Amino acid sequence: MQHGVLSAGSHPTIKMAAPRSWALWSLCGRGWSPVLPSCRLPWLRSCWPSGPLGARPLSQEKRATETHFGFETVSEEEKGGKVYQVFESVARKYDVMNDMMSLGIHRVWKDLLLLKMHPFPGTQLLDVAGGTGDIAFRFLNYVQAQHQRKQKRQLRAQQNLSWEEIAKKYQNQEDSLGGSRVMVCDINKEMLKMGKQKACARGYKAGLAWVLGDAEELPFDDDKFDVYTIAFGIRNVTHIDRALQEAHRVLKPGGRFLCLEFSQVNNPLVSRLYDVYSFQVIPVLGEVIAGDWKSYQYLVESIRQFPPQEEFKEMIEDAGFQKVTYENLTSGIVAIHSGFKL
Ligand SMILES: COc1cc(O)cc(C/C=C(\C)CC/C=C(\C)CC/C=C(\C)CC/C=C(\C)CC/C=C(\C)CC/C=C(\C)CC/C=C(\C)CC/C=C(\C)CC/C=C(\C)CCC=C(C)C)c1O
Ligand SMILES: C[S@@+](CC[C@H](N)C(=O)[O-])C[C@H]1O[C@@H](n2cnc3c(N)ncnc32)[C@H](O)[C@@H]1O
Repeated sequence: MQHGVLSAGSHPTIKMAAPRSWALWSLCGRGWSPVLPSCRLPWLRSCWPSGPLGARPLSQEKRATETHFGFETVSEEEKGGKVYQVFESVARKYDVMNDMMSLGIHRVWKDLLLLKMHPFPGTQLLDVAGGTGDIAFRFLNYVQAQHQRKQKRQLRAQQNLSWEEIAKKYQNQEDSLGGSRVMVCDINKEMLKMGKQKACARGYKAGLAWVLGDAEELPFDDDKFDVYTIAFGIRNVTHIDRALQEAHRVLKPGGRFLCLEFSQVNNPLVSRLYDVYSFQVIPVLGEVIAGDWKSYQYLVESIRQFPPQEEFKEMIEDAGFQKVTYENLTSGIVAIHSGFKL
C-alpha cells in the first residue's frame, strides 16, 4: 500500500502541507507516528518494549489491541487492512450502490451537510475519507454559485465597466470559486481513482486536490483548514479518538468540524423496519449489484458498532472541540455532528 500525495494540483495548501517526516512516513507505510511504540507496524511494535518494564502480560496486551470489524473481533493491526479491502472491492460500484440502497436519500443528507457548513468565500476545506468526491463536488458547486451571485451583484453595482472587463471577470476559472479550495484525503487508492475519474468527467479541476492519507495521521501541518468534514468515514477508522485529535490539530483556530455518520434511530417503528431492511435487504443488494455480500454485511454491522449520538458528542468534546452539537436526520438513521476549535 502506497501512501502519499497523489496529485497536488494547484492547491496552495498542499505545497505547505508536507508530511511531518517524509523518511519515517514512508518507512512506516501507514503514516509517521512520532512515538515509536504507537506505530501500527506489527514488526516494529514487536521489537519495542510496550512499557517501562518491557512487555505487559499477554492477556492485557491482547485486550488492549483488540477491536471490531463489524461484529467480528479482530486485532487493531488487522482492522485497517480489512477496511482497505472492503473499499478496494466496492470502489467501482460505490456510487450506484449508494443510490440503490438509499433510493437517493444519501444525496439529500450530503446536501444538508453543505447547507449546515454554509462555507464563506475563501473557505479551505479538508474532506477526510472523501472517497469518490461527493462532498467535495457539492462544496465546489456551492462556493461557485455563491461566488457567481456575489459577482453579479458587484457587476450590477459597477455601471461603467467595459465589456472586456466584464468578460474577464467571467473567464477567470480559479477565481470562479472566490479563493475557496477543497482537499480530498482518503486512505484508499481505488476510491480516490474513482473520484478523480468522476471529477474529470464532470469538469471539476480548479480548487480541488486529492491526497492519499490516513485520518489518524493526516499528512498536513497544524492550523491549515477552515472546515474539516468526514462523511460516512469515521465509523471505519480503527482509533476514532486519534482521528478526532488529528481533525482538531489541522483546523485553524475558529475552524469547524462536521461529521455525517450513521447513528441511532430514535423511532421504534422506523428502527424495526430499518433493522429488517439493513440485515435482510442491503447485503442482498450488495451481492446482486456489486457481487459483494460481505462488504455490505460489514456496512450494516459497522453501523451498529458506532457510538450513539450523545456518546460520539462526548468523544468530539474530549478531542478538544467546543460548542459541540448534533442534528438527527431521517429519525436518526444518520446524524450530523458539529464542533469548533476555539
Ligand atoms: C462498504 O461500506 C459502504 C459501502 C457503501 O456503498 C456505502 C457506505 C456508506 C453509506 C452511504 C454513503 C449511504 C448509503 C445508504 C444506506 C446504507 C441506506 C440507508 C437506508 C435508508 C435511507 C433506508 C432506511 C430504511 C428504513 C427506515 C426502513 C424503511 C424500509 C422500507 C420501507 C423497505 C422495507 C423492506 C423490507 C424490509 C424488505 C422488502 C423490500 C425489498 C426486497 C425491496 C428493497 C427496497 C428498497 C430498495 C426500498 C428502500 C426504501 C427506502 C430507501 C425508503 C426510505 C424510507 C425512509 C427513510 C423512512 C459504506 O460504508
Ligand atoms: C463510506 S466511504 C465514504 C466516502 C464519502 N465520504 C462519501 O460520503 O461518499 C468511507 C471512506 O472512508 C475511507 N477510509 C476508511 N478508513 C480511513 C482512514 N483511516 N483514513 C482515511 N480514509 C479512510 C475509505 O477508504 C472510504 O473511501
